[in-house]
Amino acid sequence: MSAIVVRDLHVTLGKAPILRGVDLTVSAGEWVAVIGPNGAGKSTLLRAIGGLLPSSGAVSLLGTPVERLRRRARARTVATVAQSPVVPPGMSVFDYVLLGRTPFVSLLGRESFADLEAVRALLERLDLTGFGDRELDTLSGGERQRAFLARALAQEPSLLLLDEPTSALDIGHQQEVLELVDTLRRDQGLTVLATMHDLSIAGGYADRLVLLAEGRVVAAGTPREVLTEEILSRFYRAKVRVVDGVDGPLVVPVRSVSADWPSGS
Ligand SMILES: Nc1ncnc2c1ncn2[C@@H]1O[C@H](COP(=O)(O)OP(=O)(O)OP(=O)(O)O)[C@@H](O)[C@H]1O
Repeated sequence: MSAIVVRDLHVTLGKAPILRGVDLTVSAGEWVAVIGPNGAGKSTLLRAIGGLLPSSGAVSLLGTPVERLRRRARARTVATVAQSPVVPPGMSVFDYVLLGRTPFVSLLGRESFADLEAVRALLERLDLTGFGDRELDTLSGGERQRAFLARALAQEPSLLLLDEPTSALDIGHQQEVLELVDTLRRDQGLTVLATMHDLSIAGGYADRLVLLAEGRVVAAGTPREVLTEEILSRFYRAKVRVVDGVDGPLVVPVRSVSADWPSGS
């Protein structure tokens, strides 16, 4: 079953066309990474798929056009972790993650014991136990990024849209967060669409990569098909070597001038 179907998606911001006819299909339980140079339209694509931006063309989530999903139903279907979410001033980490339970709380009701337990469990899984009472805006970048993911997972979504989910994380927490997302995918059939700048990591976790450039899909396929020296030099203007790694291709930047230059002069 297709979890996300995007057809001929166009988005204009200001007067500039940002997405110019994007087609994309993500199967249920699949992990697809959107890669591409700065300004290619990756974040815009995620926001449009999440129903957070006006667009033309078609986006359907689990078979329903996104514009037909009401706020509550949409929040139970899809959770988005933006690159820099708006942080409510003075809010504690626990209360922020609890916001993710809003779609489960009856309109005039209070959150249940199960909601509070779900938040505690997520804080533990994301290595944030002990941070619950801290104000969100006092956290480090990496701690905050884990809190954003915890809020999204508290929604128990079927689809998770992640915009650069590990950009602020050290290598240990990066691995922990990506493995957690992958475990949820395997155990609960979570579908993941994530923008990722680290191409080796993208290739190691995603089933498929979609390369966006200037608002269009210019390459799509398995990591081995997309992460080639030719494609990366063409669309990123980067000089790289691609070597075989344990979990997929590894993309290694190559310096144009030898690092020990001008030794011997
Ligand atoms: N409100 C806006 N008005 C005009 N242009 C905008 C607006 N918001 C974003 N843009 C432009 O849209 C383009 C795509 O932005 P987007 O954030 O989607 O790129 P991206 O691929 O996620 O980039 P990055 O890798 O740098 O995060 C950029 O050139 C950006 O400057």
